[in-house]
Amino acid sequence: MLEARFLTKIYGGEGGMPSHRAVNGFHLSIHPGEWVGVMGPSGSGKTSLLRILGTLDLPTSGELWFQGRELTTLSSEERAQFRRRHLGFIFQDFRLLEALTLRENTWLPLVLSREDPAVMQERSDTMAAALGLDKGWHRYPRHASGGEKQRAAAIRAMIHRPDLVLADEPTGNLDSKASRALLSALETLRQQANSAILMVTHDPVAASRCDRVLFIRDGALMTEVRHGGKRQDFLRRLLTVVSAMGGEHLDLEGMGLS
Ligand SMILES: Nc1ncnc2c1ncn2[C@@H]1O[C@H](COP(=O)(O)OP(=O)(O)OP(=O)(O)O)[C@@H](O)[C@H]1O
Repeated sequence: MLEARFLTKIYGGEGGMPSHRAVNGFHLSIHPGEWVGVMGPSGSGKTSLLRILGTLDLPTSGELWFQGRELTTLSSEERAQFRRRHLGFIFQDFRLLEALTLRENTWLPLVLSREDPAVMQERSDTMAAALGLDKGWHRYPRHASGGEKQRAAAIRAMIHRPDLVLADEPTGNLDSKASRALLSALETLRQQANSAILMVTHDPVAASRCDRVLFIRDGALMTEVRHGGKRQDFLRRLLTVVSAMGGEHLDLEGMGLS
């Protein structure tokens, strides 16, 4: 469904300024209904890669194919239209509209596609209940907690049942119960709509929900770990790679693994 070939992103370099190669010859194929994780140290290029795959930024070089179309050659208006129709985004900083309540924010993709308001409200309220968002649902973003805003942003990314959800640290502001609920909502989406998910995360437990996890370093693929087997074994293999990469302190006891 989505195929990236030789993607490279170089920042800077203009007017004698130093340049930085944030994405370095990246290849990737994502199939419908597939859940792919992306892990790697801070500054390894995960967000840069996600933004290019989501057509929010253009690569310096390389190709990006989606259902037979090469996206880097589209005009910015065509790319915006493509994103509205096919993609859902969960950004680290939420990007909610301050003039709308959390509930109204989640309707935006369906408003843009002129969906029946009753369908829109029913769908968003059902998702909010599943994510435990009943309390903050009618608040404006400035009065909502980080966790409430993150859940609203996640509902907005899923409500139109996109072909691909691009999620940058979707559980970053959530406690473990809310994280599990959000990951389950993503799982439900892919079962109901065969949506693919690309999820950047620092959390190995969240990553263990994926079919496979790509580890990147210096903008390039270092290794890939596939699920295939018990989730607990997958989590152990992920933890091995995370610690080999010099990853963050891991609370193995808290994960029930020591
Ligand atoms: N717009 C930009 N202009 C210049 N440099 C940038 C820009 N965006 C990112 N970078 C640099 O590119 C590198 C990769 O950044 P990126 O945000 O993609 O990494 P990351 O793996 O997502 O990091 P983190 O886990 O901390 O979010 C970093 O060195 C960063 O400083």
